[in-house]
Amino acid sequence: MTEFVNDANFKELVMDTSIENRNDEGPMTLENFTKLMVQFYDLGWMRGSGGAMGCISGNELMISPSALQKERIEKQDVFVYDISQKTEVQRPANKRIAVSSCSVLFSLIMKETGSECVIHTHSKSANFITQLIKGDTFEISHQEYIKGIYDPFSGKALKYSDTLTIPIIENMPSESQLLEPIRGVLENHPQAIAVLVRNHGLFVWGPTWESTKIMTECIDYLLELAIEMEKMSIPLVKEGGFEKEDNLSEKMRTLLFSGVASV
Ligand SMILES: CSCCC(=O)C(=O)COP(=O)(O)O
Ligand SMILES: [Zn+2]
Repeated sequence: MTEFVNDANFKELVMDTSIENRNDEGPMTLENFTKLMVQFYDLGWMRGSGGAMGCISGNELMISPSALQKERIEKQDVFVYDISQKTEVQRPANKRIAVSSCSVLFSLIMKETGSECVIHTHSKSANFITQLIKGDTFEISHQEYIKGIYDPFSGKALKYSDTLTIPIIENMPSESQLLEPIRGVLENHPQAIAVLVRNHGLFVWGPTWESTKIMTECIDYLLELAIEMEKMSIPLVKEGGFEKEDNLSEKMRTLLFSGVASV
């Protein structure tokens, strides 16, 4: 792999300084980054060194290292890049350790969507649902956790009765070969905030690290639920709306992603 600082999408990545007053808990730090990797491992998302995360914090882009046990990485193991200067700020001392093989996917997604965080998981449900659903999209409606999903078109959360659509792409021998299929997803599904990779896992992106983490948790729950529903032949998408409930949740929908410009 060529140096990530020469990656075409990283070279074109610019910070959107127009977005202020995000509904964040705080900027991503190296300490927080490594703590999150432990949490993701404990959730079964990053076993066997699988999974990865990329996150923009201020003018820096942090990316997890490749092939290390993700729950054991320390602050000095995280790759850090300066976005304006296009330079490497920090890397592990051991030169044999490379940046995540997902880094080129993260820079593409960040550049195309304006997202500040991408989380890649290997949860069993993300894998299993793609074997139950043979088509190229996962869809679910009328679920409470759909309200935890950001809609880039409105800049608000989706409604309970909305249909969440997650495109499914085929797995490839290497992560970098997912670049073109993911580019296709971004072009053909501009409203998408996630993609499932068949027999592999899930990528989720969002305006902040907090919203991306929350969405990944909501989606993982919905995938787990959908597996059980599929087994019992319960339809994932229901007809008809719940207008009263949706109106009541309008304030909540705005609050959840307030201050976040649509990407
Ligand atoms: C054993 S995991 C194979 C690679 C993969 O799918 C993954 O998510 C981890 O990639 P990384 O280069 O970040 O370790
Ligand atoms: Zn993977």
